Amino acid sequence: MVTIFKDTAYLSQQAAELFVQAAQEAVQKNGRFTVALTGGSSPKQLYQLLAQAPYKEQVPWQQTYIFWGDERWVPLTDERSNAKMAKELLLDKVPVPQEQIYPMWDEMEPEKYAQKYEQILKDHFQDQSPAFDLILLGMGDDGHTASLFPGTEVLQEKSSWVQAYYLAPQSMYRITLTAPLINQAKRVLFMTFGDGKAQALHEVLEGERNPEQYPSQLINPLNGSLYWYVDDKAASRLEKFK
Ligand SMILES: O=C(O)[C@H](O)[C@@H](O)[C@H](O)[C@H](O)COP(=O)(O)O
Repeated sequence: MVTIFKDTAYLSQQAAELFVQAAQEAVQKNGRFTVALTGGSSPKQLYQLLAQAPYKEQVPWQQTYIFWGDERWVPLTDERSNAKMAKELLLDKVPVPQEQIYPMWDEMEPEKYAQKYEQILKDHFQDQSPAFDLILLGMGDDGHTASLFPGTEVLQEKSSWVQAYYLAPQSMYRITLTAPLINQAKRVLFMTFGDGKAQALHEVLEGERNPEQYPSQLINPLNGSLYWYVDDKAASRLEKFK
């Protein structure tokens, strides 16, 4: 489902509503809410809203488990850390138990930590299918999402849940949930704004299938719902959705 918003403040409010709804439903059904956060700039307003009334009081934080969709492999104190951003804007301001927060970083080899993170997820989901209640995602100007970048091997991954790899153009390691895991989610919400995203959004949603070049095309929940919340600038090249 694609929803086009005129302003990003309203878009972020609607995203906060969806977050609350997903959290309340999950806790009602299963006693807990499992969410993966995203990095980048797009979720910042959402995180700020969730840390304030009325949303703050509406989210069952005590039953919430926080994971990430991806991370730049930098210490948690580094300005580039997705976890640092989420902590400062949201997690430090809400009563989510510290032991229910799983940043994607540790002082070990990234590939080893990817295996460890996968084990943490296996322990969390136990014998149930690894269905996140909600995964938040952004999309880059090149059509990447999470750390699923164009032309990388991780795009071919069929079985593992978490992968880490060296992203040469950025001279850094990245760690990411894989597309097969993301696609088990009950809800996936992309938030995408700005002119810079217009061409990629058109290709991802309306172009020929080419996930090697536009990895966001890989995201298609098997039994869940896919929401694209975009602003009118990002939507400016869409043809079918207007
Ligand atoms: O760690 C990251 O960089 C991200 O998780 C990445 O996938 C991001 O979501 C997109 O690059 C969009 O970024 P913006 O929201 O800043 O446009």
